[in-house]
Amino acid sequence: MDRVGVIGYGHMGSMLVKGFLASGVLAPGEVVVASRSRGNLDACAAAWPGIAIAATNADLARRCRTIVIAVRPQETMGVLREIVPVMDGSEHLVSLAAGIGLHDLEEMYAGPVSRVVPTATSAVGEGTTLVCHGQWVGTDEALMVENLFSAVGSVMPVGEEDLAAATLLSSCGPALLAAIIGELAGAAARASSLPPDRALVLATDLLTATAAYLRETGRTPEDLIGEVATRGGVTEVGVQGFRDRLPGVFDGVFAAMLERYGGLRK
Ligand SMILES: NC(=O)c1ccc[n+]([C@@H]2O[C@H](COP(=O)([O-])OP(=O)(O)OC[C@H]3O[C@@H](n4cnc5c(N)ncnc54)[C@H](OP(=O)(O)O)[C@@H]3O)[C@@H](O)[C@H]2O)c1
Ligand code: PRO
Repeated sequence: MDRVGVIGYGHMGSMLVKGFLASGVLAPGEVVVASRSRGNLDACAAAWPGIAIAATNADLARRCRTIVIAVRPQETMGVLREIVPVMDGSEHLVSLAAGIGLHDLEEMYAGPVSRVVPTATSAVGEGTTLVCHGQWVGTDEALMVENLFSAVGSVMPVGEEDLAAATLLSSCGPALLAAIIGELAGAAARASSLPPDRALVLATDLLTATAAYLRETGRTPEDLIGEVATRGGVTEVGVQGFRDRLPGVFDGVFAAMLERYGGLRK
């Protein structure tokens, strides 16, 4: 395989390098990394003997056929300004930047461009990576990128018009669910003498068990509610409380996140 470059060795960049190498989809000699701080690059070189560290982003771009940009959205255009002048238009640019559209990316680089949205849970091979290919991406290039990212979970192609909402769900989602687990555990601890850490174990187990149940049985959330909520029992009070309050809370949260998403470029 031609070399794959990763620019930005932060949360996503380091997680992806680990996923690509640990899964065997890439060998260390097929990966080049560039990042801003020396400390991150030293940690990368120490963790992955044989990996190449580029002196600059442009140096990386000269050496790679696929270039994954894993810097923050606010830093993405600056990185593009550094690398595009040394690219010949055949390299496949893969942007992780939330909120930066294909149009903006293709205006900067007149070659194959894809937007890819992994998730923090990709670190354990779970969760969905969203992919959205630009107009100049050929079938082989699309398959190559989808195969690469399938090393860290499942891959779902999504139209760009739906990418924002899908990102909030699948990629911001782990943080949203983590916040909900924390609240559930906190409520149980406040209403009892259960230590918070034990309540958190129960809440975390609840989440994985519920996901496994829905996935393995194919039942819908509504089916499961019907199975759990004994008529006249306690669950129906809780479910009704959520139904009364949560749609407004969730719609408000999504609207606020979409507003931030739309302004991330700045
Ligand atoms: N976190 C998520 O769950 C997630 C999920 C999907 C998509 N994304 C997207 O992935 C991207 C990265 O997010 P993140 O959470 O990984 O951010 P992060 O932890 O802040 O990592 C960004 C990295 O970019 C490096 N960097 C900044 N400017 C650079 C430059 N000019 N040249 C080279 N490297 C540079 C920084 O390097 P140093 O630390 O070395 O200074 C930093 O480590 C964002 O665009 C985000 O929207 C994130
Ligand atoms: N993390 C990035 C953010 O919070 C994008 C999806 C998940 O902006």
